[in-house]
Amino acid sequence: MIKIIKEVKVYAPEYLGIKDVVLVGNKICSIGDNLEVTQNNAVAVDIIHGKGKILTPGFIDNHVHIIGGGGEGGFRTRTPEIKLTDITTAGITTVVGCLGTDGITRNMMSLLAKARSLEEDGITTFIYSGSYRIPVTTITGDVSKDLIAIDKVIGVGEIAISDHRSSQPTIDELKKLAADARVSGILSGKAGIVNIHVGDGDSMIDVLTEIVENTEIPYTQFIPTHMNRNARLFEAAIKYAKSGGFIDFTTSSDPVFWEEGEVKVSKGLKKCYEAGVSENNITLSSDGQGSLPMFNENKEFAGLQVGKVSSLFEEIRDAVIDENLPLEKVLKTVTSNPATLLKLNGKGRIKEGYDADVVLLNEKDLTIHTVIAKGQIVVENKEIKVFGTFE
Ligand SMILES: CC(C)C[C@H](NC(=O)C[C@H](N)C(=O)O)C(=O)O
Ligand SMILES: [Zn+2]
Ligand SMILES: [Zn+2]
Repeated sequence: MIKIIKEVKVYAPEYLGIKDVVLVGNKICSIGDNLEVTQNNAVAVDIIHGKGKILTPGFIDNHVHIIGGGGEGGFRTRTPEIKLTDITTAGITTVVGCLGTDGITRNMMSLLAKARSLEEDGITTFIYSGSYRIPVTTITGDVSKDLIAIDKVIGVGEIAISDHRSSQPTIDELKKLAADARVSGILSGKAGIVNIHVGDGDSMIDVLTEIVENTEIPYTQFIPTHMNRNARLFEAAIKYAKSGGFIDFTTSSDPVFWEEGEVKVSKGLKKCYEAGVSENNITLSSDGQGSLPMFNENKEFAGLQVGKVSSLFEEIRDAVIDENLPLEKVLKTVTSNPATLLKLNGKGRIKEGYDADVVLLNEKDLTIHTVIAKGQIVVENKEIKVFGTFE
């Protein structure tokens, strides 16, 4: 199947102008002016009119509890697994699955099976080995073997620090884990990234700064997430990023969290850019299907909400519409930045030879019009075209 998207405004994420984009099979084949693909009797040609539309890379969500998470309020608060169409209708074509607080009843084999299920349904998936705690829960029994032997494993996470729910890891445990992830990443051509869950604790990301400053492990080994969860941590995030670190903001939220000091991502992006943080050092992730628990001052459970992958693009949209930030800048946070940091080859850019993961937005209201994953139209003109097996 050949698709040609005619006269569309292309954000690759940098703005390329009004172009024709040709997709052949699951690859981006060409980007140019006045391209022609003649109808023929061998291969179907699907012409998509791009006037009034914006074409972007498919969004990458680097932190999704694809088999569900939660449980912080007991068994009845375990959150549900994700559905394929939750992901595709959000414009997301690549997800990285993870475990969270509960790495005991939730396990790596289920995480891998769900990632494979979503891949069979048409999107691209990867996973982190592990959960909040160290020692890390793995598939093979060894973090390095997971990274080297299992294609979908690209790193470890979400490893919790500065949180009453963490395993209270020592700096040595974190150093060794990052070292193992780094070396096995190098040996397998992967990022070996360490996705760090940062809680509300006072020590924030001090341990990461100490590791980077006192060992040969670089900033690129870590992606600390939830860095917008409170105002103090947000300020530390800016400082860390300006020293060369990479920071990830969680888009799932609720107005009640904003009242309690969490920084709304669209506003946080504006503050980061104003503070001189490089647009290349910020990623967004949704924490979709993860729990958003609330604890009172005695650290007692006080209710929870469920993260939504749809929040990922909603914050991008708010950043452009409400904060007047340039689309080509904020779009990097869910396309080329995670693709680069997590070494997701062929992802996150509109470039010849890259995967045919594409989103078409309505230019007038920046809503999602069409989503193409690995060359297959999964959403067309807001209508779902591909459902998960049991949807
Ligand atoms: C950033 C805040 C609001 C949410 C954050 N979510 C997780 O870490 C995932 C969750 N614990 C799970 O295992 O499902 C949190 O709990 O601190
Ligand atoms: Zn977390
Ligand atoms: Zn999470």
